[in-house]
Amino acid sequence: MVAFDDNGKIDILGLLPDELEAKILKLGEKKFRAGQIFDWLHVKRVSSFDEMTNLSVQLRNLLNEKFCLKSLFVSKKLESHTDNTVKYLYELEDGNHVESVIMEYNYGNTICVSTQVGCKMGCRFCASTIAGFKRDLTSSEILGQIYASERDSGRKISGVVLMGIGEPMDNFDNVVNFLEVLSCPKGFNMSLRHVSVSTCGIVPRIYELAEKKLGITLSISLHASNNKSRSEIMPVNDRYDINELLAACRYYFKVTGRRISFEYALIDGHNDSMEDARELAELLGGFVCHVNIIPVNKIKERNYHSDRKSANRFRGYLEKLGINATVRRTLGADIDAACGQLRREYEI
Ligand SMILES: C[S@@+](CC[C@H](N)C(=O)[O-])C[C@H]1O[C@@H](n2cnc3c(N)ncnc32)[C@H](O)[C@@H]1O
Ligand code: SF4
Repeated sequence: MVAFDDNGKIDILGLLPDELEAKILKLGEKKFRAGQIFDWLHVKRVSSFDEMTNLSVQLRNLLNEKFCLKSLFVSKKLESHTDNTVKYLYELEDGNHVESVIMEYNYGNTICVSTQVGCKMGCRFCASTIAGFKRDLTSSEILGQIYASERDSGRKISGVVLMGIGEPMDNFDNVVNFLEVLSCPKGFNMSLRHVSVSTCGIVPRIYELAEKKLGITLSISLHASNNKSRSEIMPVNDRYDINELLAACRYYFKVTGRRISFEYALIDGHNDSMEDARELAELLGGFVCHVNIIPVNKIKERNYHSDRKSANRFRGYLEKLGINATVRRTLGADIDAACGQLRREYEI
């Protein structure tokens, strides 16, 4: 995708190989130069055009003139002493901040990346939205979180979840472009089977995403079993209610054949009763899906609470009702800060 910075320079990291090739040919250069540049950017991961030593000085100057290569700077880094979780607060070139987290599983390292600076969606339990929304991230800034995290940590990333700050489906074009560049065989070459996109339920974009047939896993932040309970904690439910959302999910499964994952942040006294479990089982009956129960992460602005014991109890209810559910493993408990909280602490 061709995007520009404030000086009118093309954001080179967001270009697909054929787009880069078209730009390089337009500069009067040979086609193979585009391949060399793509390799410097996405395989060797240089942070400046001047490091592209197999290009002439003249071409490097031209690249500096026409393109920008955005960088992310580590503002803060928290490392868990109990597992290998690392949480980064990155500063973007305009001074805004976003968070990324590397988590270690037995099958490899997965990174959780942000897609926006802040969020418009207003979910009551989420720290990402409390100070509102600043701007979308470009695809290069989403990708940049992975490259910067691999560089700093020295760890190879083999999975990506779009579950950091922001609503991916509210930044659709940049997110799709990011996925296309990320999975490019000549670049990072990430299999999109190892990527999950999480959404609060922007229904029209779920239909659009289905048509892209990208092979990603779709995670739906459901968090409630009826419209009243969901609207109380997620304003997006007033725009797209549970029935519309589940219809879009059914369509997504029909078109892609990919099992959907439903996220359920458990809040004591709000959505944790046997009756909630019964309603949820009714809603999801017949769905090829999995439910992830997450004890709600405490944020200082709200009095929501839950723990593993409640989450296991709720999982038991669901299991009796025939619904496949797990309680999400808590990683990095000693560096725990609900998503978006680190950025908020830093900016206050
Ligand atoms: C931060 S969101 C980003 C992705 C997308 N906007 C969404 O809502 O799915 C990622 C996940 O974290 C969950 N989440 C946010 N705040 C939370 C909290 N305090 N405790 C537990 N989960 C939370 C969201 O509901 C969502 O399932
Ligand atoms: S849970 Fe997701 S959609 Fe809701 S406010 Fe947080 S980031 Fe935004």
